[in-house]
Amino acid sequence: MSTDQSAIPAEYSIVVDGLTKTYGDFKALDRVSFEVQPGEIVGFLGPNGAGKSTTMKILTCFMAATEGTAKVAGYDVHAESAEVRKRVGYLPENVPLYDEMLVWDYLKFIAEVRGVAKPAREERIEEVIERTGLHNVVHKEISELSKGYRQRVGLAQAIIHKPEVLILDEPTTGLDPNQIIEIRDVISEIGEEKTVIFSTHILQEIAAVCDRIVIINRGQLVADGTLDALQDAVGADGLEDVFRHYTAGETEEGRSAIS
Ligand SMILES: Nc1ncnc2c1ncn2[C@@H]1O[C@H](COP(=O)(O)OP(=O)(O)OP(=O)(O)O)[C@@H](O)[C@H]1O
Repeated sequence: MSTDQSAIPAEYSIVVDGLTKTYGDFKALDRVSFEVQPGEIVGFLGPNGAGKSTTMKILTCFMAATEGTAKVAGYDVHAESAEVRKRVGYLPENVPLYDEMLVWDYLKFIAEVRGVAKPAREERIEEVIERTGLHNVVHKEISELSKGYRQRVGLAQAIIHKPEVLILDEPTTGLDPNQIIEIRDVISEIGEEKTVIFSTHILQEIAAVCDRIVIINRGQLVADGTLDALQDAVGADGLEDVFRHYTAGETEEGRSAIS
């Protein structure tokens, strides 16, 4: 695991305890609890509207929980959000990129905002460009990039400050099969030294990349374990079978308000 930041050594990189989030009278998350160990790559699965993005937004301090607590890298997301933000990298579902900026200028800007100090800043930008395969487009405007390269820029901004924990919300959505494999490889490589939690609807991706799977359904955690353990637990054959077992019949429209 990376020790770039002066983090308090934590047994777990992520501890989520009884997390609940309501939007008006709608319960999007209902007492969700799980832990992630340092260096683990965890796949976060669930049908549309299950509560994956909501969980990720809380873990990255973009949104407050209604009840429950979450700690990232040993710090509370509510009480110690500045410490959490230093140690977490986040690729949101829709990456907010500045279209008119050149890739290099954008990464320089993010590095400054993230406190990557000179003289190491340029070297760090080069490292991130190398790692995310952006060298061919560094002098292009972001508006000119394909979806796959935009995702790479999104990943680059998420790792530029050497976070201990990386949270990626559907990093491969909308990519072609080649791009999916390339981004997956980048995630695997990054995961060798970071804790990663990422959501996806592409089940093969989970099997290829993740150490562990967390499944969320209607705002509740319904499964947590390795693929083998989850298959054995329900007598399923493959992750698709596991997923259907825990989430079959769910639609976002079927969700009810708090009773
Ligand atoms: N700002 C909001 N106001 C009201 N309801 C919301 C808001 N954000 C999310 N929701 C609802 O909360 C539920 C969980 O949404 P969330 O985006 O966390 O799901 P998800 O698992 O990430 O779904 P997807 O796979 O479609 O991205 C959904 O029913 C969604 O409509």
